[in-house]
Amino acid sequence: MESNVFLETVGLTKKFEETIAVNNVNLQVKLGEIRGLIGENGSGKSTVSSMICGIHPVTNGEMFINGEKYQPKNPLEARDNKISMIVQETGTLNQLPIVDNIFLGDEARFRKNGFIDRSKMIREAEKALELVDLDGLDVTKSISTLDFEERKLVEIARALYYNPTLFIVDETTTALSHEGREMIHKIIKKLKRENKAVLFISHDLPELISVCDALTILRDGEFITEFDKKDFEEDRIKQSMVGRKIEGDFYRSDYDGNFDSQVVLSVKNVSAKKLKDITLDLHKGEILGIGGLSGSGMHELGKLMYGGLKTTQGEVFVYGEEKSPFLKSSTRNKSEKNPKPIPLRTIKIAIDNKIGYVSKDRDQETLILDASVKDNLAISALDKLKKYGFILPGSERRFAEKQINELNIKCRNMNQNVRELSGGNKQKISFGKWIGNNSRILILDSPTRGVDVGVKTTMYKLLYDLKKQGYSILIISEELQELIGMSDRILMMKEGRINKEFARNKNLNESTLIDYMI
Ligand SMILES: Nc1ncnc2c1ncn2[C@@H]1O[C@H](COP(=O)(O)OP(=O)(O)OP(=O)(O)O)[C@@H](O)[C@H]1O
Repeated sequence: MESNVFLETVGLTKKFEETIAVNNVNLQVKLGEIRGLIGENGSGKSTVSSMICGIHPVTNGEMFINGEKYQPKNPLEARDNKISMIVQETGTLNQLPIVDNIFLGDEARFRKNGFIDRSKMIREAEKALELVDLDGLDVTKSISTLDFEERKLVEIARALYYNPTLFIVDETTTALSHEGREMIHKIIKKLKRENKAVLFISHDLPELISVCDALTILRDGEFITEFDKKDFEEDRIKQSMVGRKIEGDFYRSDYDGNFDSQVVLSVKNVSAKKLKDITLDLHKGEILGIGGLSGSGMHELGKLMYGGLKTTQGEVFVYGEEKSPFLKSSTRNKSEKNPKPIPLRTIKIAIDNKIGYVSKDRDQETLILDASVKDNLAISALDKLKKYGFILPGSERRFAEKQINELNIKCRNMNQNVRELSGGNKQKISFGKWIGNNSRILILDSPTRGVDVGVKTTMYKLLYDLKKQGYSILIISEELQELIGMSDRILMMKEGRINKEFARNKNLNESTLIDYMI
């Protein structure tokens, strides 16, 4: 073994009942190296890192640290061996204060004369947060007062506080905004300079290519190949990831940016949490992109347009369909020329008016983790699947089957619990549940977060098809390329306000948009 190898796995294997998630993987992570781990959704990346971090026991194979056998029983043991990880989903506990989230399981370090020295714990928590520029937070407040990105930053702070020799980042950057991403890149480059090791999991290939020194490719749980920086070539990497050539357009290729003049959802002079005097219209057949920094209010805007945020000023209106128990919704839609505005004040009103919402925080706000794939997919389509008041099991199954095939959702079968799926496959479900269920307005917050390149292409195509069928789609995204590639119009937000509007345009580029968000 080379002397600068910090962690080595030999024949690493993990089985979850009949699923072989990781099969015979040999991997080395060296000191002073940023190693990327890449593969399609469900290819085993998180499972490999979870075994390294003591979250899952190894089924077969061995791990070594500095050449010595390493068998962590839990994440605390991994941390004692100088390994820290940021997990893909929220790794914090909502009911606890920030400070307790940071030192969970390690309170003993603050014990003095049999008591926990709470003020020291608070001071140390504040110090940890300075590592991620989260100064000035009241760490005694519940972590649930923080937004998704801030909670991610707390996790990063917690990992860094323990001064890891191996820092594992599992698909975190796509959960962060532009500035959050830059911070994490800075952090891992600094660790490299300090001769530490980094294992970096991401679906953003350009990001991996720019940040990593080497890449390991997994497919269906198996090691496929590795690349050194000098051999990085996007197409070759993609090909070895999916086992076939990926070609074709990622985004839609037209530039006309046309949509119907009919307004379906309208925000009038609304102020609410983080939002100041917002006015906008969403039209029939429009893809409206919303961009900005994470604190700009764009995620709150998504919640607002789904009836999930209380306003302090102004009103949101959805232009509904005339309610008639005798007409099918499609017939109502056509017969209704001038739909009436309905104040959109609750999520129930949003659902009744066929608005679908994918939250950025999918595990807590969009999915029911302990329910099956089928139930999660079908829950928003129950209306459509009902006849004479009963849900038809056959149509429920066919509905789920269609989404599973279309989005290539990797699961054992449709009765498997969603909790057991890989992150990207969960994301496909939170997206799929709104497709084909008769929603006419889709509010999608970071819809392609954590999904692999092949599925992204499918999702973009689906969204474009839906637009052409007259769906109205709001895409909130940290990925500016995605906004440029898909939107008919883009609104850039800054400090709670809409700062600039762009029409679809061939010459639009990221740096133009960035100028209006910072
Ligand atoms: N707790 C579990 N129980 C059963 N199966 C699981 C469990 N965790 C993961 N799996 C399965 O193991 C396989 C690998 O999943 P893993 O999360 O490692 O993939 P991944 O490469 O990280 O995917 P993604 O890019 O979507 O995050 C998947 O088929 C997944 O459903």
